[in-house]
Amino acid sequence: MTPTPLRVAVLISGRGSNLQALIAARRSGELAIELILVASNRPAAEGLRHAEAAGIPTLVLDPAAWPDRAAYDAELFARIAAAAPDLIVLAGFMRVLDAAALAPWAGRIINIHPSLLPKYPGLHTHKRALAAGDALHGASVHFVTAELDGGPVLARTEIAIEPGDTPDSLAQRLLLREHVLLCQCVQWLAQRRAELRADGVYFDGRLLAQSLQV
Ligand SMILES: Nc1nc2c(c(=O)[nH]1)N[C@@H](CN(C=O)c1ccc(C(=O)N[C@@H](CCC(=O)O)C(=O)O)cc1)CN2
Ligand SMILES: NCC(=O)N[C@@H]1O[C@H](COP(=O)([O-])[O-])[C@@H](O)[C@H]1O
Repeated sequence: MTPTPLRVAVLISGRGSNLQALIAARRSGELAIELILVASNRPAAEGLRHAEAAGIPTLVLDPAAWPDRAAYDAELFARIAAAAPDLIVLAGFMRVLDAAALAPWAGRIINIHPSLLPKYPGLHTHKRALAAGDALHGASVHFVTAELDGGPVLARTEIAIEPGDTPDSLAQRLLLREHVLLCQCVQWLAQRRAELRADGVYFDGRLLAQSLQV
């Protein structure tokens, strides 16, 4: 039986190319999802324009209007909850989220991160991989927990670091793979093939010993 389309809310802070990839995959029929909301902490986020063009409701909440991170995150997630998503996708959302706000969403919020986790959680991942002299780089989709970029990884995609690569050239080459990785992970979640349980990530009913490769 075909599962009901997954109701997906996407959180962005900037360009929104990963969001665009989800919009395109939804439009082509590749993804059986409903994009029900795009929210951003930045009013000027370019990705909001993509959402508007696709007829997706948007929400902008400027942190400057809240006294602290916990209050902001509580309001942000209360408004997201009002849209009743099945899944929240962080796609270039550039704020560390408060543990209390995240708690009710365990297993229902994922993030795409530009490194081969557990290497390089946080920011400036391309620069750090180059500085370390790594031969491989990549991106990871993980379930979001209070530990920054420390949640269980569902899948990763790898690229070779090439001679002469800069942080920008690496980011640009990786971004195309990110789009594929994120769409594949959202599809597995929409098909109800992947899920987070107390003891780890399950795929087709089996506990994953290691993350999937895309
Ligand atoms: N509690 C969690 N919050 C977030 C997670 C997570 O796994 N747990 N993933 C991140 C996404 N992310 C990397 O993938 C990330 C985003 C933002 C930051 C960060 O240091 N942000 C600064 C502000 C930076 C800026 O405004 O440019 C901050 O919030 O103080 C690190 C990693 C999303 N949140
Ligand atoms: N720590 C979070 C982080 O750095 N996320 C990264 O921000 C970019 C957003 O691009 P986009 O706005 O074009 O999707 C992507 O490369 C994503 O992996």
